[in-house]
Parts: sequence; structure tokens; C-alpha cells
Amino acid sequence: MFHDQSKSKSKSNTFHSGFVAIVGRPNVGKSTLMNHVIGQKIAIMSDKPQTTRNKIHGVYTKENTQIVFLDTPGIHKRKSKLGDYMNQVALNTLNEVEAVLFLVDVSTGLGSGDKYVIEQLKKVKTPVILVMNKIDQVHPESLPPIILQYNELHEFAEIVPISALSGNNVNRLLDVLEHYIPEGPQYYPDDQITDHPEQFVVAELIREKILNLTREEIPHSIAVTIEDMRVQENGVVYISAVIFVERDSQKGIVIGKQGALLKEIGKLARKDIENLLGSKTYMELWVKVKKDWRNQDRILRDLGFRHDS
Ligand SMILES: Nc1nc2c(ncn2[C@@H]2O[C@H](COP(=O)(O)OP(=O)(O)OP(=O)(O)O)[C@@H](O)[C@H]2O)c(=O)[nH]1
Repeated sequence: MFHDQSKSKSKSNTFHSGFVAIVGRPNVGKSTLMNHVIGQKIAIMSDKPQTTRNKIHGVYTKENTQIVFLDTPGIHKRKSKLGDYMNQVALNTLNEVEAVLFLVDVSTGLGSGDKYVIEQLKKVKTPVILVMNKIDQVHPESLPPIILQYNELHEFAEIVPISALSGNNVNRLLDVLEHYIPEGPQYYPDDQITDHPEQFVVAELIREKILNLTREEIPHSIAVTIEDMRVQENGVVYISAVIFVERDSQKGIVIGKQGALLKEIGKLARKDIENLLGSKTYMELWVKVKKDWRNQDRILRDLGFRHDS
């Protein structure tokens, strides 16, 4: 929804809030942009290997506007998973946000990965803002032809060139974005910049291992939730996670013969998680069949508003 009232808005008492998804093929600079907008805490996370592909929620609060950024799961998988990389769950998420930031890398040109994302974005009614990143890498004169190329493929709500790395024009992007944020409650306190990032990353690391080990048998729509995560007295981080699948047959696949696959998932995930957290972990993994979990409000649950396992 377009609210052309940004000037008056900052002076009024009404609060504006909403969700914005960041999409784009790998390496276009999604994490870098997020870091620039949100601040150091996420940057520290993203410096660790293995985490940049994970969904990270960043909360940006300025005066009376709050924007919650989502790195949409399933929207920028690697090529081998191109076929189902933007499944219905991801599309549902994109339909529920106020705006989508579609990041492209102007230094590499328009590629098949970008075209694929555009095709998917056509199925979404949410306004899409084309964010042309890495402008520090190209001559300004080369931008207009690139813009034309993208314009031919889709009608974007806005086009904003930026350098996420240097921060050039990022404030303008935020100004533009604020126009799309409707009146709404303040979801998070002023000083909160991420919503339990470790838990999200831990869940995504487990999910990633399942997908890698099961290939196509298990859809991307499986969900992993962290039921419990805390540091024990001996310094070991205890993690209890539930893997939700939609069918009994999938449960069997994830567990494997005599639990072999689940063990392997746990082993590989633990390695990454210990690397991420810098401490030893003890992890319990459970597999549950939850037939209609997809019907639940994915965004709200992911953001921790509701924990209904
Ligand atoms: N020169 C330049 N480099 C950039 C810019 N933005 C990001 N980069 C670099 O591009 C690389 C990829 O950036 P990321 O932020 O990790 O990209 P991403 O889209 O999150 O990648 P995935 O997590 O793989 O999806 C990093 O080396 C960044 O430093 C920019 O504006 N200019």
C-alpha cells in the first residue's frame, strides 16, 4: 500500500510498522545491506561462515516507524534446487509483507538467477522495489541501460541504486521504503535490532543439513523450531529442536535406518552451531508430523509471536 505522507508522518503521533522481505540471488549483497541498515550485531553474526544464507530478521526503528526485515527462506537457493527454490511458502510470505526489496548486482549484469526471481515476483501482489546494488563498481553512465533492461522484465514500484558496502544512497532507500509502511504497532522495543538471531540461525543450520542429506525427497517447506536453547552450568549450550514434516513417510526418511540419518543431521549441524556459538553444544532433535502446519501464519510464528508446537 502506498502512503504518500512521509513528511507529515514523522511529525504525527501515529506509529507505522510493517514487514519487508529482501530477495535476490546469492551474493548480490543482501546481508551487507541488512548489516548497514541494522547495525553491528547482525554483522557479527554474518561474519561467521555458513550463516549468510540464513534467514535473519532485522528490526529497524526510527522515530515512529519500525520495519522488520525478512530474508525470505527458499527464495535464493543454489542452482541445483532452482526448481523448487521459491515454493508456495515463500510466495505466501511475500504476499504478506508491505514491500519486497529485490536486490540485484549491477556489476555482474542481469543473469538467469535474477530472471528467475523476477518470474516468481510476478506472482506476488506486493510492490517490488528494485534495488540496484554495488554501484561503486560501475561507471554511473552504465546505470541507465541496466535500468532499462530490468524495466523491460517487470514493472517495479521503485528503482533505487545503492552501494550496500559504502552505504551510498541507503538512506534514500529507507526513505522510499517508509512510504510503503502502513500504520501499525511497535512490535519491538527501540533498542532491539534482531529477534533471537542465534535461534533462527541454529534452526536454519539444522534445516540446511536435512535438505542437503535428503536431496529432493524432503521439500523445502519442512520447518525446524528451537524449543529450548540455554547455557548449562557446565558451559555447554543445550538445544532442543523439533523438525516438522508433513507426512509419516517423510518422518521415516529424516530419521533414517535405526536413526542413522537423524544422527548425521545432528552431527553436521552441531559442528556448524559450535563454530557459530563458539561453545560446546548438546543437541536433541525430534521429528514430528504436523500435517497442516503450513496453514499457520508463518510470519508470525517465525517471528516468535506464537509458539504452538
Ligand atoms: N563492491 C561492493 N561489494 C559489495 C556491495 N554489497 C555487497 N558486496 C560484497 O558482495 C559479497 C556478497 O555480499 P553478501 O551481503 O554476503 O551477499 P548475499 O546476497 O547476502 O549473499 P547470500 O548470503 O549468498 O545470499 C560480499 O563480498 C560483499 O562485501 C557493494 O555495494 N559494493
